[in-house]
Amino acid sequence: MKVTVLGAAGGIGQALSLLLKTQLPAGSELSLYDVAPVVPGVAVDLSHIPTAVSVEGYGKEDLDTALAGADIVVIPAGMPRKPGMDRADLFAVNAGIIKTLAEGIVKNCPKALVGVITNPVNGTVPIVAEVFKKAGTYEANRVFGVTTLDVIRSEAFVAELKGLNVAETNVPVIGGHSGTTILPLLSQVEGVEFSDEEVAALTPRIQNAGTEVVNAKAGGGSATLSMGAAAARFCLSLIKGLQGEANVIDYAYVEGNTGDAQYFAQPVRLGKNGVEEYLPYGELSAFEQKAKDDMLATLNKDIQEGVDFINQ
Ligand SMILES: NC(=O)c1ccc[n+]([C@@H]2O[C@H](COP(=O)([O-])OP(=O)(O)OC[C@H]3O[C@@H](n4cnc5c(N)ncnc54)[C@H](O)[C@@H]3O)[C@@H](O)[C@H]2O)c1
Ligand SMILES: O=C(O)C[C@H](O)C(=O)O
Repeated sequence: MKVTVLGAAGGIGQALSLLLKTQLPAGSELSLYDVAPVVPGVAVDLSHIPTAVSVEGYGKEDLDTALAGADIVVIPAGMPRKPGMDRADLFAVNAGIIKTLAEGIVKNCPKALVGVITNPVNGTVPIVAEVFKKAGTYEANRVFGVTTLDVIRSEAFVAELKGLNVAETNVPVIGGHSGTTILPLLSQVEGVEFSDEEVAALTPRIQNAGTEVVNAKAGGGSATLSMGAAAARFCLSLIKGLQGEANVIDYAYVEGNTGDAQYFAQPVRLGKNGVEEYLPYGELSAFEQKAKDDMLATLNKDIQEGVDFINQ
């Protein structure tokens, strides 16, 4: 199993790479790429951790080697938010970065499963898909926007509020990855009831959790450690699927089949080819139905911006 991290020297990249070095199956290859000159040092640092996972670091000119033969590519490359910015404000800088990296994937590992972390996810995933479509290599089942951070935050906040065992708390989160497009389905959390007031308070808390971190870091970036944990969890789900494990189900932002928007986070069953089955997200409460209807215009606009970036 070869896993390539693009943007591996950044805040997320380093946290994710550390977790992958310690958690990937024995015999895996971890390939770290970044334009920052520190990346070979990050690889040397990680290589001193005694696990059966080999690590190589690749700098700016070595994208092809970093990607060659990768089974999974995870992309946290690009600029994070500062206080006062929306994720959409990152599009101008990050769209070009994602396009270049997607072109590298087309050239070197067109069959890889690709997990996009770079914001704005609502628009960067369509960019990757459009680059692949243009090259004739697109398979919707292999391209994912990583929305696992919304899921783990929801698990943490719900378990804290309700005094649940967090390891057994599951919260579906659908839609996109910014503001109101993030839609936690609190009505579907098993074994617990929420009052209308709790739903009205917890839903925006989950939707604004990224901003909570951005403001707390006060100009020092956005979530990196929780995102590293989320990305590692998603990556390990992809690997379980690739290895043929049954019933690997996760939520991700995909070009799926909900009919809500072209790209939409929904539950998927993972397997040897990425998504094996697109699963329904089930029944929504009246609150969730309205929240979904209200956010679709924003999500569709974000998606169109990504599509247009490649086609206009
Ligand atoms: N999907 C999510 O839930 C989620 C969560 C947190 C952050 N993010 C996003 O992830 C991205 C990275 O955040 P971060 O905190 O790690 O930022 P960071 O600035 O710490 O790291 C970004 C890294 O990307 C590298 N980079 C820039 N251009 C590159 C290129 N062309 N090729 C390879 N590497 C390149 C930089 O050198 C840097 O090391 C941001 O866009 C952020 O908004 C997404
Ligand atoms: O909020 C951000 O800008 C980063 C990320 O999307 C998050 O949800 O933490």
